[in-house]
Amino acid sequence: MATVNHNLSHYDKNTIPNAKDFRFGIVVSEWNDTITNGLLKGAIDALLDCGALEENIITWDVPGSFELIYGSKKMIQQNVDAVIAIGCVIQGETKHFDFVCEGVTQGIKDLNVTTDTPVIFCVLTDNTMQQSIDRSGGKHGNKGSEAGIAAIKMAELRRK
Ligand SMILES: Nc1c(NC[C@H](O)[C@H](O)[C@H](O)CO)[nH]c(=O)[nH]c1=O
Ligand SMILES: CC(=O)[C@@H](O)COP(=O)(O)O
Repeated sequence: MATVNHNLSHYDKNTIPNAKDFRFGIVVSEWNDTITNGLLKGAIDALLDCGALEENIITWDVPGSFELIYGSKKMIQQNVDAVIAIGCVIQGETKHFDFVCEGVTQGIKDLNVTTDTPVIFCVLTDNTMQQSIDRSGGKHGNKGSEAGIAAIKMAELRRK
């Protein structure tokens, strides 16, 4: 289902574990910070709405989405139950978009494979700024909310 047919901020609290006992790490790219800050708000709001404690949420900034890989690796060492990697990559004039998107995707995938801490992929890979606006609290909801809910569910799974 494409995002246009699915509001990213919708969730049913009855289907989500209480997050009060979980610790979360959030790593946020500074590139396109008006967007990433909106994603961060969505993630934190969802975590708190589902019972997470503010003191159990650690937030770090990194320069760009490519640095989410190393930042998430270091965040895992903070003994958190899940990490949320937040970025916004927008197509420019060159192929750099392709390499950043592929690199961060593969890097976060590798962390999920090689460590025992789930790293949630909250990286917008958009053609235009408007698409990013629409997905960070705009008409399609907030991918940060989606990521926060995913982090809770994966933190619960990790304890099985
Ligand atoms: N163009 C975007 C970037 N580029 C920067 C890279 O992520 C990285 O910081 C740089 O290559 C140094 O290693 N980053 C984004 O997050 N979004 C962009 O649109
Ligand atoms: C994703 C990027 O790195 C890109 O926005 C940079 O823009 P450009 O391809 O015009 O250098």
